Amino acid sequence: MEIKKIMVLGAGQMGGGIAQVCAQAGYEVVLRDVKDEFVERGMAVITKNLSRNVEKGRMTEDEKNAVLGRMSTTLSLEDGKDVDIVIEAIIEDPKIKADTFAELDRICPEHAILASNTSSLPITQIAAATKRPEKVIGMHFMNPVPVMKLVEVIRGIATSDETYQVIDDLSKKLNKVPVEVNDFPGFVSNRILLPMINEAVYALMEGVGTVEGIDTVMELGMNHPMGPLKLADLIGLDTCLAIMEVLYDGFKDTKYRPCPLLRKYVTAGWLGRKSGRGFYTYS
Ligand SMILES: CC(=O)CC(=O)SCCNC(=O)CCNC(=O)[C@H](O)C(C)(C)COP(=O)(O)OP(=O)(O)OC[C@H]1O[C@@H](n2cnc3c(N)ncnc32)[C@H](O)[C@@H]1OP(=O)(O)O
Ligand SMILES: NC(=O)C1=CN([C@@H]2O[C@H](COP(=O)(O)OP(=O)(O)OC[C@H]3O[C@@H](n4cnc5c(N)ncnc54)[C@H](O)[C@@H]3O)[C@@H](O)[C@H]2O)C=CC1
Repeated sequence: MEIKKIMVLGAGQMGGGIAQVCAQAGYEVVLRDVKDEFVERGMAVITKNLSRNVEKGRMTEDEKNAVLGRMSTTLSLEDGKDVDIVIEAIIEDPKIKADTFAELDRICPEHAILASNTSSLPITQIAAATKRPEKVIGMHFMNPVPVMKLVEVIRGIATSDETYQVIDDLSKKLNKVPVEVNDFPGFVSNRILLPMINEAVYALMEGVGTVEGIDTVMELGMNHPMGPLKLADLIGLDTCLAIMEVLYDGFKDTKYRPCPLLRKYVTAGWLGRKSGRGFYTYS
């Protein structure tokens, strides 16, 4: 299948990064969010990232402009009518994702593949909202997208081999390394990462260490590039909580119970970097 045009849904931290790497790889990209200010914010971050590449000599000004020239923005899902692939990166809410996939199924051409960047929601369940479950797949990028090499490619129960191959090839064209995984709660990445982050929040809640102390232990003691609380702030505490809920519901095992302090921060609107405050404060 020849891919020309890709629609990316959600111009937040993941959608913006995904749109950027797709346009850098030469694809025509349409980026959709629900409000003008959100698409504008997404495009501003992309433009800043590309300008840094120019400053660092990794790209010319002309190349930057060509990348931006391949991108357009929209508020309308109907603009999915002529795309080959959709990569969905909207908020981690099963109902909103299911409704969006049902709409995409109605709008997009028959050959189009519908991929989700969900962190943890079952691909099989998202696919069931469509009449083309064989063309629905998980394409899970890591944050920050322009930097991180991994794409976890998740097969739902009905995902076809052909769909898998197209997404595996696309990931490589985006200069990423795809890894195939099956559709189980949290896949591989977040089944392992999020319990560690959740445990760090428990350690904080129980007074075992301070925010800085816990992060320093993991940075200097385990050579993690970022401590777990700093990483939680990068991911977004709402997303971290949503993933823990999926693990807890999916396995019905108390070892995955979300830490009450994590829930308290989310209830307070302290979502990490994106809201200006999480375990740390950001200006
Ligand atoms: C929740 C999920 O479903 C799955 C997930 O994504 S889990 C999260 C996975 N991600 C991680 O674990 C990230 C862990 N952290 C890291 O790897 C590193 O701290 C980091 C790459 C984020 C930053 O690296 P660093 O060396 O500490 O800082 P810094 O020197 O500022 O950045 C390194 C490079 O990354 C770039 N970078 C950092 N953040 C960036 C961003 N948000 N967007 C684009 N580029 C970014 C910087 O510009 C810099 O590029 P140059 O080499 O051109 O200068
Ligand atoms: N934050 C992270 O580290 C990672 C997140 N993910 C997943 O990526 C998805 C997005 O996460 P983030 O970018 O972090 O969230 P974010 O909160 O930064 O961005 C979400 C964006 O989606 C938009 N949106 C909401 N409903 C929409 C709709 N119906 N149509 C189009 N846009 C809509 C919001 O306005 C917002 O701009 C989630 O599914 C999340 O689980 C995956 C990998 C890593």
